[in-house]
Amino acid sequence: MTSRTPGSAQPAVRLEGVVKTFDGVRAVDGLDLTVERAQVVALLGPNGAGKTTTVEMCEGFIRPDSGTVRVLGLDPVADAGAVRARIGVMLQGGGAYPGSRAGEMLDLVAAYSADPLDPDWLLRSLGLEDSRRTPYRRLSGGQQQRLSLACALVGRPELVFLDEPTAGLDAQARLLVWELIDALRRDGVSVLLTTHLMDEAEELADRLVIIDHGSIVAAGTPAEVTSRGAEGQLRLTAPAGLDTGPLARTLPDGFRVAESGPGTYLVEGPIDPKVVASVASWCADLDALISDIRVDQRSLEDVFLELTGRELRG
Ligand SMILES: Nc1ncnc2c1ncn2[C@@H]1O[C@H](COP(=O)(O)OP(=O)(O)OP(=O)(O)O)[C@@H](O)[C@H]1O
Repeated sequence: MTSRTPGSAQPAVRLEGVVKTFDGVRAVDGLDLTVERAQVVALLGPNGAGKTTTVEMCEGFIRPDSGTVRVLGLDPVADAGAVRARIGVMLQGGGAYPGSRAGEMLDLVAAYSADPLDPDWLLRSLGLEDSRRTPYRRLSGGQQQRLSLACALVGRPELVFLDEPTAGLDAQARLLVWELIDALRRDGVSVLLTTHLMDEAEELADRLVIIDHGSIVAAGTPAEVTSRGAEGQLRLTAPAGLDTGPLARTLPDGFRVAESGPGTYLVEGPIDPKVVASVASWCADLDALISDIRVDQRSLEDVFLELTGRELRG
């Protein structure tokens, strides 16, 4: 793939002080958000946090009450025609004729573009090459979803909005979609995606933006977001119910050890290599296998739970 307008000075998306109220409820409450060119930004938040409203304002479907929304430097409502020709929007199952074949649908969308991607390449990349002649209604849910992603991309957009692009896909199909999103970024395409999947956000996103009640509660690279506030902590995943007493007695005074949740252990204090070795030998003595160990870093799930009080999945 090659990008059409490389090196544009304008960010892909810029929101400044954006407010949107529905029936007295502030769905989006003074949001500032930037997606740079060739950047993948994941918008995370619990149900009702304002993700869809934010994305729909970027797509020009909803007008903000106040603040500024700019997409590729343009106003997505006032300049709707110009913006829509340059963005890709993945619609969940909408707009399909049930009898039309997958390949025909993609060819039709491609025909609207001056410089489309090769539909056959796109179908192959998404594992849909054998579904070209299959009527839309006979595709599985996962295949329909991948076709809708293909339709969003075939026009060679500069910016793509993906609403939970891999929800409901099996592991293999999810990997294909991740590879394609990675290829888009390498090609200079910007992506704003929403997801409830922690591994997807960590794997794909250059930046994470966590929102709750319509405003940002954390933002940064995945490493920044997970390390903030986690200094002096070692988190360990191992079988539940291990006796932490022996470890506590091994560590110097001032350290705290606790099982913070079933199978999740938290060691607090100045973590150095000797502490890590003590933790490993404590588990070895108990014949317990460590499945994950993180120093000065929380999992994204932990961060999310602490910030929003809710689980990441919807
Ligand atoms: N058209 C509308 N009319 C009235 N209220 C709305 C409308 N759209 C959204 N809301 C409200 O605005 C808030 C934010 O909703 P939004 O759909 O943007 O959240 P979300 O983060 O996308 O949630 P989800 O993860 O469930 O999709 C919610 O309180 C929702 O009920």
